[in-house]
Amino acid sequence: MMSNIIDGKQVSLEIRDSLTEEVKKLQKQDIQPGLAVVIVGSDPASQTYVRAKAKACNNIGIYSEVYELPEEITEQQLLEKIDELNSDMRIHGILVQLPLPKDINEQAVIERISADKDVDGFHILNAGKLLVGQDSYLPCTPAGCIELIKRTGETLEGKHVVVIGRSNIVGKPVALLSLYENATVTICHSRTQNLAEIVKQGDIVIAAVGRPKMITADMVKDGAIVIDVGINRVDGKLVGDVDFEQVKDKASFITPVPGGVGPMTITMLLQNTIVACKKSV
Ligand SMILES: Nc1nc(=O)c2c([nH]1)NC[C@@H]1CN(c3ccc(C(=O)N[C@@H](CCC(=O)O)C(=O)O)cc3)C=[N+]21
Repeated sequence: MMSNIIDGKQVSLEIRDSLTEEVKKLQKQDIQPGLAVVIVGSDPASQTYVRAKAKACNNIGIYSEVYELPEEITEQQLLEKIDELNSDMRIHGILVQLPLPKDINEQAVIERISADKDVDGFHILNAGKLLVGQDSYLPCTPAGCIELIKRTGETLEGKHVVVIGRSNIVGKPVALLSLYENATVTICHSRTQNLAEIVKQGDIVIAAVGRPKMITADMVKDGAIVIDVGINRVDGKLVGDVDFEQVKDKASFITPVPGGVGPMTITMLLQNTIVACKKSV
């Protein structure tokens, strides 16, 4: 039997191959896409992600700069760094790694990034464009989820997509993207009553809550597609929001953690950076 496990790493490699070709074409025209990644403080997990992003850039030929700023930096200093990157012609995409230290206003920092360089798709202008259906930078994790669903060969059209989680960076945008694919969408959250019953109606379940293994087999419809956005560290191991071992025998397709949505998030970031570069010329 063919595996029902969606290999996010493999899908990512396939997409990155074609992105590499695109970068080569641009380089032949003397155009070099560039990404700046800014990280504040020295949280080890954040540092790992930032390094993974820089490495992915280098692998496909995108120029990258990483700015590791001290925990004690003021909001003003961070805003000045962003101003500098906004006017840097070599830089087409700017990513400020979240979360930021408590004393820094995250939204103010995101809003300072030029919307044209907002390859995370977190700027209010891009969020607003997404809401009304205008062309915008799509947030990377939601875009990666939709891409993974499409690559199963299944369509979202007419399907009931149940999203668990309502964050601005995953839950809300992935619900909107599903809607634009003509899915029927339900958003569940911490106050949802009868969560298990609602999730069980999902032809497609997208879990983005941040609670290890909270989606169990009894909550999932036979043959559902299950996309696990969770990245929870439990005893030093990465665990999703879905109880993978239980649910994999019920799902028609399921993403593992690690090796599912995570690599796709980075791939979509690379794609957005190339788009940003092309728009700038
Ligand atoms: N401005 C901003 N943009 C982000 O996109 C952003 C952010 N801040 N803050 C943190 C989260 C987290 N995130 C991940 C990206 C890739 C993996 C990934 O590739 N994970 C691997 C495993 C990596 C490991 O082993 O730790 C996988 O799932 O297979 C995970 C998490 C992006 N984030």
